[in-house]
Amino acid sequence: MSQRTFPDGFLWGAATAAHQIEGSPMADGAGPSIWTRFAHTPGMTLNGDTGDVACDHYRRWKDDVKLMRELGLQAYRFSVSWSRIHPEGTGRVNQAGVDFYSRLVDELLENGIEPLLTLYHWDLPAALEDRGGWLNRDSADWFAEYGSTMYRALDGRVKKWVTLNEPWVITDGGYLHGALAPGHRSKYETPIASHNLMRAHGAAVKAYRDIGKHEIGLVVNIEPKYPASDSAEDTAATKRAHAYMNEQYLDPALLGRYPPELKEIFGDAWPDWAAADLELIRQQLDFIGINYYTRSVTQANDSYPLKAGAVRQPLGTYTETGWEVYPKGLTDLLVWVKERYGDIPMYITENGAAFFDPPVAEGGRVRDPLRMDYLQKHIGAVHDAIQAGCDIRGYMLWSLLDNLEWSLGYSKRFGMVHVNYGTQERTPKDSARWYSKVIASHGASL
Ligand SMILES: N=[N+]=NCCCCNC(=O)[C@@H]1[C@H]2[C@H](O)[C@@H](O)[C@H](O)[C@@H](CO)[C@@H]12
Repeated sequence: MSQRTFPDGFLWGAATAAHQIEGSPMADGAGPSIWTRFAHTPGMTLNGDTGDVACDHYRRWKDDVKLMRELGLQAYRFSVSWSRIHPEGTGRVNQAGVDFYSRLVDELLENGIEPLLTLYHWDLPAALEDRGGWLNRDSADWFAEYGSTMYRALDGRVKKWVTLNEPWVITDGGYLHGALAPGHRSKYETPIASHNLMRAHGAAVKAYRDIGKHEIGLVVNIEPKYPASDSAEDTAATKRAHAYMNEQYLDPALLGRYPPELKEIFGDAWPDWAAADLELIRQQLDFIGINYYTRSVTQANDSYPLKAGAVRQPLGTYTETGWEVYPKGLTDLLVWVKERYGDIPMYITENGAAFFDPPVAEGGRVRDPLRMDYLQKHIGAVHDAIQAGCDIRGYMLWSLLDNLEWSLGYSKRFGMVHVNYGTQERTPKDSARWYSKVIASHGASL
């Protein structure tokens, strides 16, 4: 591979999320979140795993920042747990919660690491779920209030803000299929939750424009959908799947409209949304964050309500989470974003994979060649997209640490750093050492 040069200022980092790494969910005045409640509900997570301890980052944060510096990270994407800040979701501010993130940001900056802060990575305060959660139209105001608390506290030091992480997973997992908190299963609730999440995104961006002085964006998980055949059924199914995952959130956020396929998918469960709502949702953004994991070769099926699904590829390589390794899909996807939405700056805000990692060997090595291969090919795919004219400003590897993979508990390891959950010892895997060299060479050693 000829030497790849990345744009000046391209930011190399890693990503995590509060509930997946912090532990101590109720420490220092925090309130419970829907994930605290969900994980403590029998049968909701594998082995009954919870975020009560996780990677104990709430207590080990300083050593974790030291580890990030040793790895040479230039940026670190993390999320704030809303219920540490507003234990009841709105109103009273828990200063100890604000102070935790303020200290973390100061430590990152002192170590030359740029913070990218995600306001919402799935852990809604339980008190707000009790008031209807994302089904309540007031959620837009609740979220803008929480965002404003954080903007006032940190905007002088945090220069890149994200409103929501992956509204598609929040609603497809939490409201349609029930695999994620709050565990609802309703075709009728799903569009309402989606719409209110996007109204909340718009309200938080509007609030930022009054308070903040830097950049704010939205993070989506999107994946290219390729028809399994050229049949009319598979072509239509692919169009539905593409609209449902890839256009459902970017179209309202950037174009101020929903794709027409959503009415076809949800039928009588798709409300006629007010124009004023779409105006609120469509706010000027400074960037879009793309979380990429895999592609989907899509066929028509009888799945509810999408009537489309992925076809396993006989010659494909798959990760521990059953996702096909398909780097070219990332290039195709980034070019599609540019062509559909224009030259909006993009960050790869998550990319990585879970493979079966061997235990820590003598001398502290964790050999993870499959992850290194995955990362090398996907970072190469990012470069191909840059060469194709996409304005990509950075790459955040998912994830810094092995962590709590939501309902799958601790069974899947996405980290470039191994975590021994018994001792909390961190051990950089070969992929971390490799990534450090990629960063130091600004991509040239890829
Ligand atoms: N079929 N299929 N398609 C793959 C769909 C991927 C959807 N899951 C994500 O994007 C989540 C994102 C999340 O931010 C993080 O909190 C999760 O830990 C990672 C790993 O799961 C990813």
